[in-house]
Amino acid sequence: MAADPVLSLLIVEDDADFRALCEEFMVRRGHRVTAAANGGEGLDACRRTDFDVVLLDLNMPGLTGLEVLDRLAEVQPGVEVVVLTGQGTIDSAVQAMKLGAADYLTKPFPLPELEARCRIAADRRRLRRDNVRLRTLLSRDRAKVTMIGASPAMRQVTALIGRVAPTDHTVLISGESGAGKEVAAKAIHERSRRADRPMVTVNCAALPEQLVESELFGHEKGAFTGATEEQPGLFEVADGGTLFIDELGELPPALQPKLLRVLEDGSLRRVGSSRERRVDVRVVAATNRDLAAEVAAGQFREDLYYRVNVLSVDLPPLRERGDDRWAFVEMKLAGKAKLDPDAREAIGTYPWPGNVRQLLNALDRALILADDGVITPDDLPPDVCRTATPRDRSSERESDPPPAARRPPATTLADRERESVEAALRKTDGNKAEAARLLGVHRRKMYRLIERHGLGVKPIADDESDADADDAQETA
Ligand SMILES: Nc1ncnc2c1ncn2[C@@H]1O[C@H](COP(=O)(O)OP(=O)(O)OP(=O)(O)O)[C@@H](O)[C@H]1O
Repeated sequence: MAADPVLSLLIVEDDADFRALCEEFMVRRGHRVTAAANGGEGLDACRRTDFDVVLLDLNMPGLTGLEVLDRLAEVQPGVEVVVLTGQGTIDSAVQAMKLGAADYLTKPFPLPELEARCRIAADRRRLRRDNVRLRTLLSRDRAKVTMIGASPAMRQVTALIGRVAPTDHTVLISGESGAGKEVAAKAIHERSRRADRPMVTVNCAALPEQLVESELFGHEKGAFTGATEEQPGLFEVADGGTLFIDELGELPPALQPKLLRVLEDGSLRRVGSSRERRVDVRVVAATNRDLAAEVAAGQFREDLYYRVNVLSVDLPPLRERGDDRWAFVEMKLAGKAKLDPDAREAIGTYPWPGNVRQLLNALDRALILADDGVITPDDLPPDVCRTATPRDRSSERESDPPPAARRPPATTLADRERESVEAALRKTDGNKAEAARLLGVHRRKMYRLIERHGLGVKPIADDESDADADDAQETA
């Protein structure tokens, strides 16, 4: 079984002997303890550190326990407080509970009892936090989605979504990164009979491999080191609704049979449990890999592929969607700024390997940089204007076509994927973290893409230097 969690505790108690006794006991039990001799010190500690539980003596000179409790609501909202009272001060204990204290103990009390009460209070805090997390997770996907795009290619996609949505079958959405697979999944969910239930999203590439199983299927308390509490998986959270599994191609092979099973009969077992549970979940999955090719190469289970790919929606890359890019431009600029002719040409010529996401990011940046509401090529990311030819240098266009224009168009999904990765690396001078951001993929996924397409071998130190570069940029 896993060990009980270590608590971060603050003891605010003016009686030095009693304070030392509590501190020593809790430290011996493995908790992190801060001790404060009065209310002022206690509040200061709360400004510096996030505690699970505050043990608060009510009768102290200076600031009383009740006053401290009152101010704690502002200094560290949500912290749990266990009040310690002497005999005959029960009334103030009751008052403390009204002010939000979680519990109270009357001195003298056995120290193990104090620890038990702290654990209960900390659990309550964790449950409250989980609840907020789950609500956020669910509400995040409640906003209605509008699929922009009236090109023939997108009209076909929208019509197909309209047909597959009400069926309750599993759908596989394929397309390049940033092409709008998640938007399409939301559109399917919203047009399904499950629309008033949650759509929950999980991205297989963004999770460390060892976490994917417990995130999807949940775990029991003690199932592995660190599993201090039972946790339902996202299949259970999505019960009655839709589970969007992004980057399905990244699902570790060991988990593929388990996913197949839940798709076949809705049954699953949490990690560490022998109990079978049933869920009613519609799965919409997405991939920017050619899963059929992965099946042929023995890297993805054939039975799972056929089970997931009952219905498929293929999202074309933005560069194959005619004038759709202008609809995104219009939506983004919405009267806030205009494009000058050269910027318009740059946006029109650039192949947008990172698709809609990359275009929207470029426009966000341009909106910040533009002077007087006019976007010039200088306000666009350098790689975007590099492929465009300013109108006053049009003679150079024939003699020196941009590299993207010289290459024949990619034909398969794998080709397109490789091209996108190459283009992103070129643009970022080989900075993998930057390239990952440009394409809107997780850094871990970027390394796999680089490896898959033989675009370079990642030395271990690279990871750190990229991460450092990342951090440096973020703090700058
Ligand atoms: N047709 C569309 N209409 C409106 N917004 C879109 C459309 N397509 C994409 N977007 C926007 O572009 C961005 C990227 O879309 P999304 O996350 O759906 O792409 P994706 O294909 O799932 O990417 P990834 O493969 O990296 O997960 C989002 O901000 C999304 O709102």
